[in-house]
Amino acid sequence: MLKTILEHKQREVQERKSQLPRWKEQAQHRDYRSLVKAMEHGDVAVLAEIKRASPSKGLICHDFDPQVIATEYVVGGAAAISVLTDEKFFQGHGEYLKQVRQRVDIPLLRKDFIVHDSQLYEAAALGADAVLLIGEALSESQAAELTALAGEIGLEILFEVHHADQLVKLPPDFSGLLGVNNRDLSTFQVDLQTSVNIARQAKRPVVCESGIGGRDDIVAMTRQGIRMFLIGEYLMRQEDRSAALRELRG
Ligand SMILES: O=C(O)c1ccccc1NCC(=O)[C@H](O)[C@H](O)COP(=O)(O)O
Repeated sequence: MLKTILEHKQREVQERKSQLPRWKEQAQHRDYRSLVKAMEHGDVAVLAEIKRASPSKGLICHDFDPQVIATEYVVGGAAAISVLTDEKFFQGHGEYLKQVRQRVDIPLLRKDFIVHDSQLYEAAALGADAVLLIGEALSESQAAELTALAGEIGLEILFEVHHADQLVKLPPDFSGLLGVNNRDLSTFQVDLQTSVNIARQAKRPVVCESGIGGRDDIVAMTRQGIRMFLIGEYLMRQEDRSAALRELRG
């Protein structure tokens, strides 16, 4: 699955490259908020995701209004919001990130598949404060170069791994957040224990990503020392997202 998505991203980057000068210009004239600092607060910190659809679940949300969802997340106490901008596989859009930026003040993560410098400028122009980098999608040198450029632009990084052997790709002196994705991208199975195991090996706090299905999962994870979570589908499917988020946070 990841290979297919990444091939598509390479084509998308080429199709959009004429917009780079405009993105660079827009990236300079903004204030950035810190995702890292926002996630440090509270017993449980939730990076709440705006996720319309996914390759594993198809359409998740029929009545989709990113500004309404973002407001519900803020009311529910989200530390920050992740906005999926990929159009083809997640039915996201860069415009959704822009719209959310206009509505809320908390830090925003651009959730996409970053394979090229230009996507960092695009993320900044859209209003992101941070971007996701996926260890499985990048070589060690690409990860280091993209992290360095993101730092120059003012973007923070959520660096995601699926397996402990990808920890070597974490750039030296990395000051962003380490995420562990519990979803196996070939089978789509989720196993929350992945986060616990990798956090132990990394000897640093991690953001537990994917597969959180309710308060019981949060309690089980906090007992194992994990307090930061990226949660999409569960929240997206709730009728009252603010109440669901408050309950998750305990
Ligand atoms: O969600 C998918 O089906 C998926 C498929 C292929 C690559 C990435 C995928 N998800 C991206 C994510 O990391 C999740 O959206 C995020 O961790 C939230 O997960 P969840 O709470 O399970 O919606």
